[in-house]
Amino acid sequence: MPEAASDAFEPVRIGVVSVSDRASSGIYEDKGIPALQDWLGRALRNPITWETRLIPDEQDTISAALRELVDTAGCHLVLTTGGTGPAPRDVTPEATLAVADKLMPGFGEQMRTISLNFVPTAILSRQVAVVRGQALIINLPGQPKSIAETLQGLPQASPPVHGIFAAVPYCIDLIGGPYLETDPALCQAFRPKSAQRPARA
Ligand SMILES: Nc1ncnc2c1ncn2[C@@H]1O[C@H](COP(=O)(O)OP(=O)(O)OP(=O)(O)O)[C@@H](O)[C@H]1O
Ligand SMILES: Nc1nc2c(c(=O)[nH]1)N[C@H]1C(S)=C(S)[C@@H](COP(=O)(O)O)O[C@H]1N2
Repeated sequence: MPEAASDAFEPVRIGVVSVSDRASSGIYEDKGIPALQDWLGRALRNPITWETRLIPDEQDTISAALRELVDTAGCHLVLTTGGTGPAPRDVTPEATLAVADKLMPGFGEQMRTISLNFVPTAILSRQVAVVRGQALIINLPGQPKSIAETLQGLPQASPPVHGIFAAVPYCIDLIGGPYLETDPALCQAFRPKSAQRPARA
């Protein structure tokens, strides 16, 4: 009988960052952080420690939050929401690129393609993803509904629209983070056979 420890899902620390002038100043209630926690909490089977940040659309503030979440708090995954459009104060992509060790352009390309199934304005999002140290940082648009749309896609549609989250667990394996396991009802994570651990009940 295997030891309990080897059976346990590995814990993961996740940063969720809502970038919004209006939500951070109390003009409206922030729905970005709850939407991120709701989707990730349902999609991941690992125990999650959350690091939440609600901040205005200021480039230096966003970059500082991302550095702190990765370098000090030890997050292996950081998702931002908001500030990805073309308006003068939309600077989340610039703030994210400023802390990058590596660019991961496939995520932005795929998210815009997925979002075109939902809104014709999908191409207005300049969202990017990067690796910093042992963390993957991904930008999502500010509309709270865009979080599930891009992470999950429309797997039941014909033909299915695959969300980007399927590629996240293997990316985190490759950068030295914990082995993330998903609920296949929301997201079927893809790993090459050589990287898969035995399936759980
Ligand atoms: N954090 C949030 N919580 C709740 N709703 C949001 C949030 N961010 C955006 N929205 C909704 O999405 C719409 C479009 O977002 P928009 O691009 O205008 O905001 P943003 O640039 O992300 O945030 P802000 O303008 O407050 O800095 C908003 O009008 C609002 O209804
Ligand atoms: N999946 C999805 N992507 C989306 C949207 C959306 O509602 N759903 N909104 C679009 C719109 S209207 C804009 S302006 C851009 C940028 O939004 P942001 O500035 O709030 O990040 O994201 C786009 N991408």
